[in-house]
Formats: sequence, C-alpha cells, structure tokens
Amino acid sequence: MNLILIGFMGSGKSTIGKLLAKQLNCEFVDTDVLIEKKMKIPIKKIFHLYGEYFFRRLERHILINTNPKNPFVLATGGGMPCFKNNIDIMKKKGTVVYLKIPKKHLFKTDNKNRPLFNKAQILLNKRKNCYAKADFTIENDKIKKTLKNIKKLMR
Ligand SMILES: Nc1ncnc2c1ncn2[C@@H]1O[C@H](COP(=O)(O)OP(=O)(O)OP(=O)(O)O)[C@@H](O)[C@H]1O
Ligand SMILES: O=C(O)C1=C[C@@H](O)[C@@H](O)[C@H](O)C1
Ligand SMILES: [Mg+2]
Repeated sequence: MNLILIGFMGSGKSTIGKLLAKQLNCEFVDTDVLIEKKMKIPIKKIFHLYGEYFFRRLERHILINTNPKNPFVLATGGGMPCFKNNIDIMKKKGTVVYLKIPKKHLFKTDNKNRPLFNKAQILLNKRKNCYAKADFTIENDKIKKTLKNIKKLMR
C-alpha cells in the first residue's frame, strides 16, 4: 500500500512519514527534499528567486514523475494537493491521509524556513476543502498515536 501524507505546513508530514516508512519497511520520499535536491537551493530561496507559481509547477512535475517501484510513503509540501488537480493525481497513486494539526499546536512549530507561514491562518482556511478530499483524516497530536492510527487504516 502506498501512503501519501498531506496537510498544512508544520503538521508533521515529514516527521511522521519518515518514521512510518521505517516501521513499514518501505521507501520514504519527501517532495520538498526532492525539489531542494533538484534545484540545489532551499525552498525559501526558490520562492524568493522564482516565485510561488514556479514552485507549484515544479512540485506538480515532481508529483507526476515520482513513481517508486516499491511500496512507499510520500510526504508532500503543504500546498501541493491544492494546486490544479494534484489531489486527484495523489489519490491515483495511493491512499491519501490528511494530517491535521490539533488547534493547540497550530503556529507553535518553528516555521521560519517556510516562506508562506506569515499568511498561515488565511491559507489554512483556503485549503480546508482541499485537504478534506483526502481518503482519511488523522489528527497528529502525539507522534506515537498518530503512527498507530495510520497503521490501523492499513489493516
Ligand atoms: N505530534 C507531534 N507533536 C509534537 N511535535 C511534532 C509532532 N509532529 C511533528 N512535530 C514537529 O513539528 C515540526 C514540523 O514537522 P514537519 O517538518 O514534519 O512538518 P511538515 O508537515 O513536513 O511541514 P512542511 O509542510 O513545512 O514540510 C517538527 O519540528 C516536528 O518534529
Ligand atoms: O504550505 C505551503 O505552501 C508550503 C509548505 C512546505 O512544505 C513547502 O512546500 C513550502 O514551504 C510551501
Ligand atoms: Mg515537510
């Protein structure tokens, strides 16, 4: 089973994705990491130099062209599912899980390297409907519990 984690910036997609892949013994792919490797500069700089639309197109290209041969866990960028029909592409590639940040954690994480964080509340409202298209929603309160809950979905 392929798992695709979506959710707002700082919701834990990369953290949970990495741990989950280890526990499930499958491949872990993080689209933000792939983009930084491809461009050889941090995401913040990509936004600064080329703008958001460039980044979104690059993200979509990475999504379409990332097709691991083995079962995988894919951690995505926070805005990826909400651009064009990316969410439909994701749902064709695997089971999409929306990692929801509990209200008490929202805005507490270190987000200085996330270029869009200053408009976080507006963005979150805009993206709610898109995130709701995921196959499942899991609240990421405690890491251990989140991992357990995601694994339950796979039984
Ligand atoms: N359940 C949790 N409880 C407390 N801290 C958490 C939890 N899940 C993740 N974190 C922490 O929150 C921070 C953000 O997590 P992470 O980088 O995995 O988010 P992300 O969804 O990948 O963000 P982005 O969209 O910007 O890539 C990290 O410092 C991580 O250790
Ligand atoms: O929510 C967003 O739009 C983003 C989240 C991060 O994962 C990165 O993809 C980038 O900082 C943009
Ligand atoms: Mg991440």
